[in-house]
Amino acid sequence: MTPAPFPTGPSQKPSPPAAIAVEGLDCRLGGSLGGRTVLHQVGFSVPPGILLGILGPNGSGKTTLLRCLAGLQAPSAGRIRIEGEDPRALRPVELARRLALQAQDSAAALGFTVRDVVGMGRLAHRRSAFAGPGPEDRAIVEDALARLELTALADRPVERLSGGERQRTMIARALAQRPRILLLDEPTNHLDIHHRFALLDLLRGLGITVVATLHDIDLAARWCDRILLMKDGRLLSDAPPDAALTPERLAAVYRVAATVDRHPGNGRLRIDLSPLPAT
Ligand SMILES: Nc1ncnc2c1ncn2[C@@H]1O[C@H](COP(=O)(O)OP(=O)(O)OP(=O)(O)O)[C@@H](O)[C@H]1O
Repeated sequence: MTPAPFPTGPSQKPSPPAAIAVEGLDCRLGGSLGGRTVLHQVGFSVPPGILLGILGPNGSGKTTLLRCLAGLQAPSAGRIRIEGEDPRALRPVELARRLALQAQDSAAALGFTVRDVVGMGRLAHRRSAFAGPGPEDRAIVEDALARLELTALADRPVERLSGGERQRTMIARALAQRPRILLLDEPTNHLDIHHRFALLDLLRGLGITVVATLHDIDLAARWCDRILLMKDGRLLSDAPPDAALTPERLAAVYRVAATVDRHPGNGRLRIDLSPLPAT
């Protein structure tokens, strides 16, 4: 007799593991002498496939948080898991196959062309340190160049690029790495409005987990699935844009007066910001 199958239903399905899980994270920078704690008890969890924005004023800890997620900075307390693993316990090549970081104003390798630099994103996927790029590597590099509208610039040395072109090159390199998690530190820096929109459209369409620090509140409201709002190294809110970007929160975090409503036609959040009146 065939045994009855175990009942299965939505309640029986295990929920997918978080792409990123952070608990009780403290981070101290600057060494033991004169150092200071710049992240305090930060905790959040990111399901796979969403676009998460990290917003907050200068110095609020956004870059430090990304560096901790990327395993570049050791937490002084708490726990970080990338697909269930401690990023600092993984071999660098194993971490690089899961996660790519585009750092703020990453130094592009001078003397190399745009195509060379984007090709560096493939290094973690090589079978050995001596293997050259294969046809798949080349196809992935050309795809990343095309997605960032860099094909026409592919043979140009990076030192002869504009700031925005260099920024797009570093993002293309991170994409060529084909990570499952992409960490981007102010990716819209230097980009004109067309390339800002194109980049955020691209990021949303990738279907991977993307975490991006952003200073543009409108862009964050329009494209992010969820927003972490940070101030003074603390996480003040972790919510979808309409719940995160309230006038009260924006006043508390950025010291600005905000009116927030929805466009009557397309329903998108509209945020109008001005300085707080002098008291
Ligand atoms: N090596 C360091 N030693 C001590 N403090 C540091 C060090 N690096 C950064 N900090 C401080 O840590 C705090 C957080 O910096 P972080 O770069 O994470 O902020 P941020 O939110 O990314 O800022 P921004 O929007 O200006 O890029 C800041 O007060 C900064 O001055």
